[in-house]
Amino acid sequence: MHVDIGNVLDGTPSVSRDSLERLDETVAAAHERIESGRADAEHGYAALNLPETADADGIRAAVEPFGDAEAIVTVGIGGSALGAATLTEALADEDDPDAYYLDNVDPEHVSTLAESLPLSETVVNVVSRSGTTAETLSNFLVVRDAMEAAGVDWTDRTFVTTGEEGNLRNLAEKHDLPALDVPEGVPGRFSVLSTVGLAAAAIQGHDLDALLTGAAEEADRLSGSLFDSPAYAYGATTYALAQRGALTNAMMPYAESLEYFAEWFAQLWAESLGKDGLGQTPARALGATDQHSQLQLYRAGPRDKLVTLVRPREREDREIPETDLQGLSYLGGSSLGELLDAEFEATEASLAAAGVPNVRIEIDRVDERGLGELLYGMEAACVLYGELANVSTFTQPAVEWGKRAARGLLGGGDFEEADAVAEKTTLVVE
Ligand SMILES: O=P(O)(O)OC[C@H]1O[C@H](O)[C@H](O)[C@@H](O)[C@@H]1O
Repeated sequence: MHVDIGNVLDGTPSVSRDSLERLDETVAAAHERIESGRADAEHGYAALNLPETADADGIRAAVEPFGDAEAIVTVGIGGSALGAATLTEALADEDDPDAYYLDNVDPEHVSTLAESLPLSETVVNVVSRSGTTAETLSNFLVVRDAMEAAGVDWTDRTFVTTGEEGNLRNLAEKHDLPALDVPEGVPGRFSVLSTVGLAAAAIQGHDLDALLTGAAEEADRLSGSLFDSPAYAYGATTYALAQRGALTNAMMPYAESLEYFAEWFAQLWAESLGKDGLGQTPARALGATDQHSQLQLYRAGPRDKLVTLVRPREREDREIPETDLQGLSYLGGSSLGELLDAEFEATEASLAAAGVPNVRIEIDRVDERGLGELLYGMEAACVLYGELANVSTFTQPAVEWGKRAARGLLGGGDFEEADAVAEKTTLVVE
């Protein structure tokens, strides 16, 4: 992963080279804390060990019985869906089984999917670290019911990925379902390089070893200086910019295949860093499409943003046909890839010219190795940012509050958070 932070040195807000050098002493201390967390496999820090600890052979063996599937449905939410979705969306080619994600309980969407799937050729991967998440378990019950109604033995078509205990673990034991373990100490949003993210990619036949190699290479680049580590350069720069008022981070990959990556990044950044009145709001964008929609605001709106531009250095290309249409002949003979690169560089320059800080992140290609580098790099950047901001990176108490309130409303227990719903202030205008 290549990170260019040159366009944060000037602008509003900005971070000077001197400030970064001063911050580097804190980065060194934070790096030591991260390394000791990794050495002791502490909760959260253990995720940064996944390039060494993930068991690619075990994952391949567990999904081997499903190698002939026409479709994979991952039933999960948040970190139990976004990592897998990022990988399968980025790596899919046309011969792969189709990958679907049930990460919402919108009844219309769930029904449409359940009715359109070739259920007897579908493998269902139910993923929940806690094994208790209401949305995931409800969606699973609906899919199971659809399979039963279609005369499909759901126990032959289902495997689970979960923690040591919980409803899902009990279900797997009761029905003797194949089960993959969510590793200890790895929060959902940091689990893409574990069983949680890798199983769907394995069913699609992607190269798990190359993914983990890319991640291991990025791990090897972590060091006590932000100037030697691309991941830390990103984490330290985004932290310093947030301190200076860049409270929004627009993640803008220039590749359709990385659209889900921006979704995954949004959870990582928001849930990990949004605490104690601090944090940086992730905005999801896609280049070049959002140049024609959001860029106006990024360039000319409030000076509270940074833009992260991501692209592969190489990609499959397609020529733009020659044309004699008036005014368009300059396009003919060049390619869509050249156009996209020109758009990337023009946007970067346009932001810089307006004094909007932006960071360039490049990987060599959108392949397993490049994704391993990018995903691991963003995770390490996030952990470093959390250390610098002194927040509890690996918890999400605000999310848990809402989960308890919803559960209380549905009669799933006596949760005082549910009382707040009845206390809502109303001011209706009709
Ligand atoms: O894997 P699960 O236990 O089902 O959790 C799924 C998701 O639930 C919550 O919303 C958490 O905030 C997320 O971090 C987590 O990824």
